[in-house]
Amino acid sequence: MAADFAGRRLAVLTSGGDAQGMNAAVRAVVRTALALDAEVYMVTEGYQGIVDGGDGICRVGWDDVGSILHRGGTIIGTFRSRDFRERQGRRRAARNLVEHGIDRLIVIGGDGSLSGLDAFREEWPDLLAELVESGDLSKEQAQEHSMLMGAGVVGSIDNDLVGADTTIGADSALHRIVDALDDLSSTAASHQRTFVVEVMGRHCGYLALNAAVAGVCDYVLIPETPPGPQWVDRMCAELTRGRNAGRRESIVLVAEGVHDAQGEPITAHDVQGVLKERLGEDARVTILGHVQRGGSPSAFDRWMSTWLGHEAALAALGAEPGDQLPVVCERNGRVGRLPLVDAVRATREVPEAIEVGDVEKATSLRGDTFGELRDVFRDMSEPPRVDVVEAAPRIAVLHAGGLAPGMNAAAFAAVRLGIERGLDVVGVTGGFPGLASGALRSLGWADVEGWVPVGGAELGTRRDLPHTQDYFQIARVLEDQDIRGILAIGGFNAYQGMHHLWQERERYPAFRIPMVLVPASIDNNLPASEISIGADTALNEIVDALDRIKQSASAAQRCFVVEVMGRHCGYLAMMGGLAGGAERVYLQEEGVTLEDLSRDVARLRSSFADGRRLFLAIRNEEANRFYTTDFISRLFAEESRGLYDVRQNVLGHIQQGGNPTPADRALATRLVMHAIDDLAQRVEAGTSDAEAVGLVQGHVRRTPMAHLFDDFDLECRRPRAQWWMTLKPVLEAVSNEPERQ
Ligand SMILES: Nc1ncnc2c1ncn2[C@@H]1O[C@H](COP(=O)(O)OP(=O)(O)OP(=O)(O)O)[C@@H](O)[C@H]1O
Ligand SMILES: O=P(O)(O)OC[C@H]1O[C@](O)(CO)[C@@H](O)[C@@H]1O
Repeated sequence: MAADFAGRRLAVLTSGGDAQGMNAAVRAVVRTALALDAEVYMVTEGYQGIVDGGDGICRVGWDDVGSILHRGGTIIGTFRSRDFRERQGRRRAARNLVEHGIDRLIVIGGDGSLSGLDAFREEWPDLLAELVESGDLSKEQAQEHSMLMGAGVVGSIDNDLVGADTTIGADSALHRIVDALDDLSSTAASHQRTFVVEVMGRHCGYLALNAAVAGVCDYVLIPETPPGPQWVDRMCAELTRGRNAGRRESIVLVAEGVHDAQGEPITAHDVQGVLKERLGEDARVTILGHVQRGGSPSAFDRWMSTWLGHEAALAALGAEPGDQLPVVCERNGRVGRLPLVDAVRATREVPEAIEVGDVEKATSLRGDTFGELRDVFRDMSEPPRVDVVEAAPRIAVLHAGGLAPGMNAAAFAAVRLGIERGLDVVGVTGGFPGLASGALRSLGWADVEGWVPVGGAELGTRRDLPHTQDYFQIARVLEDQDIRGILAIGGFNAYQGMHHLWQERERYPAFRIPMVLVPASIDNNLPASEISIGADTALNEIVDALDRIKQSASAAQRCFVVEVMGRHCGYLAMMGGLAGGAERVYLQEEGVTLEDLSRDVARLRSSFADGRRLFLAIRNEEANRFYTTDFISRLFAEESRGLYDVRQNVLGHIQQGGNPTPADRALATRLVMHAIDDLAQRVEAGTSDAEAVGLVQGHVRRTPMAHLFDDFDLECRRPRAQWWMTLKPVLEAVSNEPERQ
């Protein structure tokens, strides 16, 4: 990185409730700023650190933020500072910062902390004038630091900042909640019991709603839609119908901030009382509490927070006096900047709207996907009021390609939503060969019970493509079984196989039916979608493995070369590298040359000679045909000359295994909902359009089958442009210590 900001001083602090991923953001702020030649200070205990000054503000170097990516909480401490709420406290804070020559501040915290930053910036010139008047600062000091600049980064598990799609910690909190729900489900089912589970979120139902979908709960109570006078009747009726439809357990999820339409709080114990009184159920209550904020951050909270921290450092260092403060946040799948004041103001409007019963405003401020998720939860959790009618049009669901965790969640959503939309959903066992041999079975609402949390694919998946000799057989099956549409959920082979069938529709009238593709592949290499189901789970598996591998080296000076999957697509390597704290990533997209490897050897030797203890290199499995993981490891070992030793790890199929993460369950549900809607409409209209449904910049996009491979490199089996390649400078900034470059 170009060293543009020599002499600029930047401080970073964390404030409000801690959130998993704050450390990744702090690390990225510090390292990016150092790479840009700035001086960096960390403030301990939130705003209190700048109010108190002294050791609370200390200059930091590269190694001070080493080995913290995997740690929960925030290593610099957080605090809800009363002193800073007072003008007096803010004046002391201004004096302490100016005494250190600091006029750039990055605050990582919730909306309260960001409001504090805004108030501080607004008052800064007046505070400095008062300090000059009282003799605490000289005129020159005040003139030199006449304005406060900086940036906010939203760190809060609640995911409540209006305008941001996610906030630091929300994904990890969902991991905690959904793990707990999965565990509770098994004990609840054994006893045929109901659990009432309370989750955090203050005024925001994001955690509750997402967990209800991913954890397949039966009923959810969230602040944005205060339950009306009939909520008790409705809830009891839904639970009873669920049991009658075959469920062995019920889970009611209660967001901690929920109030009824009269403004009375509803607690988990209130729900328990209602269930006892109305249904005679001896329900159990679990209040998850601070467990949700604890523990190691998820893969997403590591790579996204790294990106956010990097961008915040660029924003704060690049700011000019008088610039508006930005809040750096994830929006539409990218990191961007919003005016901090507007975002905080809009966030404040949500509880106000809830208080006056304006459900529409509260929901719409949360963004489109929030309302969509609320509706999809209702459609999937409510048992059908009528069983599948005899004449319901049939659609087939099949998987093809490599296994991707989340395939089951997608098939579950297809069945539940298909039934709700009046379709008869049949599952194809064993991909295209299964389709050719007529291995089809009708799936009812209860047949898919228990599928969502489970890795693997209940329907089975195969890589075999349909060939010319299979077309006739497949056409016969489709006609005999009266299949009116196909939903294929899978990887590249699913896409290619369905494309073959679609191309044959002139010759085979049975193929003139609507077809929809949904991306599911850990490689994340598919056309028409920036992200595919399974990739997030695979990344979490990789990051877990990297944590263990790194831990195993605590006493040694060691270089690890770790190989990850992905074929010719470097997504897992790049994101695994960012989330796992790798120093070097080898990608097929960039190629690997002998010169690269020589440079790496030199870097290894000089950094270990300087005291480095660990060097992590991640190699995509197809990065180079000749420079294999084994070759690179041997080369590094041979050239180490006693400075370090080298170990290699090929992570292999653990990356495909594992139960799907909340993000993969949510993605599967969202994409399948759109796919099923399209199929239902086309079946009803008698049209036969074929398409792929995907996520592009945070929005659901449809790509007609005719254009499926337009921007796709068929030889390397990956999109020609891959958005995540823009993260390479971020990786370099946080992994390449300036002096050791
Ligand atoms: N209006 C304000 N003026 C000055 N400082 C503020 C203001 N609001 C909040 N702060 C400071 O930010 C700290 C954290 O705020 P708050 O307790 O609201 O948490 P938060 O940042 O919203 O995080 P979380 O979402 O985790 O609760 C406060 O203790 C206080 O020091
Ligand atoms: O840790 P504390 O101060 O009890 O705060 C709990 C609150 O903080 C959060 O975890 C984050 O804002 C909320 O979900 C919860 O209401």
